[in-house]
Amino acid sequence: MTIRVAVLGAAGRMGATTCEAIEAAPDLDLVARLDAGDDVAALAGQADVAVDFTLPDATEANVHALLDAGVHAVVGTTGWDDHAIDRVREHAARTPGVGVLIAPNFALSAVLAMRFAAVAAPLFASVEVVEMHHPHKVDAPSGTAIHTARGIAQARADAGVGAMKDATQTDPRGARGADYDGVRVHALRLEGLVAHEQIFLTNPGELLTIRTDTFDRSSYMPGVLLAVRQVGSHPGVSVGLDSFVDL
Ligand SMILES: NC(=O)C1=CN([C@@H]2O[C@H](COP(=O)(O)OP(=O)(O)OC[C@H]3O[C@@H](n4cnc5c(N)ncnc54)[C@H](O)[C@@H]3O)[C@@H](O)[C@H]2O)C=CC1
Ligand SMILES: O=C(O)C1=N[C@H](C(=O)O)C[C@H](O)C1
Repeated sequence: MTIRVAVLGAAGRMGATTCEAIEAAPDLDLVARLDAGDDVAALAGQADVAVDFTLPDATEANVHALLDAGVHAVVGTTGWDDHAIDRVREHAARTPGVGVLIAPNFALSAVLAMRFAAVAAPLFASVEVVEMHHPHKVDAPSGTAIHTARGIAQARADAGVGAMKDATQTDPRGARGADYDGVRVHALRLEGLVAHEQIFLTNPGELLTIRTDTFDRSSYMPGVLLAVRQVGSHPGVSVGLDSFVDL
């Protein structure tokens, strides 16, 4: 059966690439390209699934409107905090049968880098995350870096590993980066880059580096299409593409 798909943020970098990928997929039908100012409620009965690649300050309202419209949501937009996800969970509980996936990264290399980092993190004394993106990105650090850091922190907590050593006493300008559950995250913005992340894990005398590089937005499309095809089978709110993929 053909899945009817709408794209929100269709005029943007990710939205335009997503529209092309959906148009090329024989089992998907691109029924709407929405951008800022367009009416999400009008998708009720017109689309089965909507993909949101918009802006951090727009995405939550879009997801609430999609839930009200009974349209499954695949959300790639970053900038989500725990409170916003909780509000969506509460709303989704009142709209049974509708699925929402919020995934900070759809690229297989990034999903695996996050998983590998979580596996390795309890075995190393120090772990830090550096993300590098194009300078047109509006949120920092990246959603992927936050998800990576939280996965690392959770894995270390589950393994009973204590806090990392850091003797820093003065850092008036924030040179040590942002602290996510005890894991430091650093953000670089450089013209010419697309999306890159490096996780440094060290013990005395050794360094493990886990790195993912996105050179082209087509790298996200297999994950986006997988999510579009599966989100209807996952009612409620899921976070991270790994919740749909058996790794
Ligand atoms: N999950 C993933 O794998 C990836 C996520 N992203 C995230 O996707 C988001 C979009 O990134 P880009 O495409 O590079 O940004 P962009 O700035 O090129 O595109 C955003 C588009 O959303 C539109 N927009 C703004 N408000 C809207 C609204 N209320 N409803 C509908 N459209 C609206 C804008 O007019 C623009 O066309 C960012 O949060 C970025 O971090 C980016 C790459 C991969
Ligand atoms: O804005 C981007 O470009 C990207 N955003 C996502 C993020 O914040 O993690 C995914 C990827 O890093 C590209």
